[in-house]
Amino acid sequence: MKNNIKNNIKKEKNRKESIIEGNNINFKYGDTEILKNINLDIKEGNFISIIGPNGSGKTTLLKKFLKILNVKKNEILYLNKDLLSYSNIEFAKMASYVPQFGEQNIFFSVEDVVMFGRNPYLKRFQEESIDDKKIVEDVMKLTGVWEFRDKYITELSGGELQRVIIARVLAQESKVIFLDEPISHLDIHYQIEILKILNKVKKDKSITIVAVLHDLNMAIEYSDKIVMLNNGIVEKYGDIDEVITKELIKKVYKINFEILTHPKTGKKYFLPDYK
Ligand SMILES: Nc1ncnc2c1ncn2[C@@H]1O[C@H](COP(=O)(O)OP(=O)(O)OP(=O)(O)O)[C@@H](O)[C@H]1O
Repeated sequence: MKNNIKNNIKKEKNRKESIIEGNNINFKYGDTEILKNINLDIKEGNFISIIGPNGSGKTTLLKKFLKILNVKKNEILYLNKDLLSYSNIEFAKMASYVPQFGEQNIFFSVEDVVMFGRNPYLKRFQEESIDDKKIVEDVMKLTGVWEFRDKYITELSGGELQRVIIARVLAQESKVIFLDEPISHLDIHYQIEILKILNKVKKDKSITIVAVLHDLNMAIEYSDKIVMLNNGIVEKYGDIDEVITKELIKKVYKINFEILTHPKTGKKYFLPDYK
């Protein structure tokens, strides 16, 4: 009896709220249909990876979620509220974005760029507070960019710039962080480091992470759920075991490969044949 109650409490805690709801998301560039009737329910505090071949619509989907591309009424809801009814400031506290190709603004130092993450919390012309500065310093140390703080961002390598942009979204403290191939410019050390940091903010602060990842092994390691896009439709959305299957990977990526078990983590490990 006691165990039953305990289990029910545990189940209740695990029943997470829906933070993003996509209802029949569609998108066309000209006459070409890019996204076709996409329905997705993303729970708060989950790490969601979006995988799929080049051109399958991953970036387009992120841009819909971020209102960078036109959305229709009630096509996308955040916390049960239509995305279109959020003010810009409210939305900046809800969602932040690390784009595929980081911006380069020659007039700003690294520290300035990370400080931009605090803009939604500042009134017009208001100076940053000690708290804002502390948050910026902490996220810069976390992402390993504190030592570059006085450099201009044009003076950074691609991977260093990527980490600065990630520091900026962490400073923004939004409920959802969208990232488009966030580790593509990073060496293996920082690939793991950045995904570990994202995983930690997910766990500690219940932040929802939605990341486009090409590396299936990284997706397996860090995701709670995976969205597999193929030609503008959701081929599969679910737990790792449901999505990373021989049948689906072969169908979508058209390659030969093995799925092994990682000797240390016990998780699935994806190994292409390279032929
Ligand atoms: N501005 C645009 N105008 C017209 N077509 C576009 C535009 N941007 C993207 N597309 C097309 O939309 C489709 C989906 O592109 P998208 O960038 O969403 O794919 P993706 O899955 O993110 O690809 P990748 O893995 O290569 O980054 C592609 O066929 C692409 O050519």
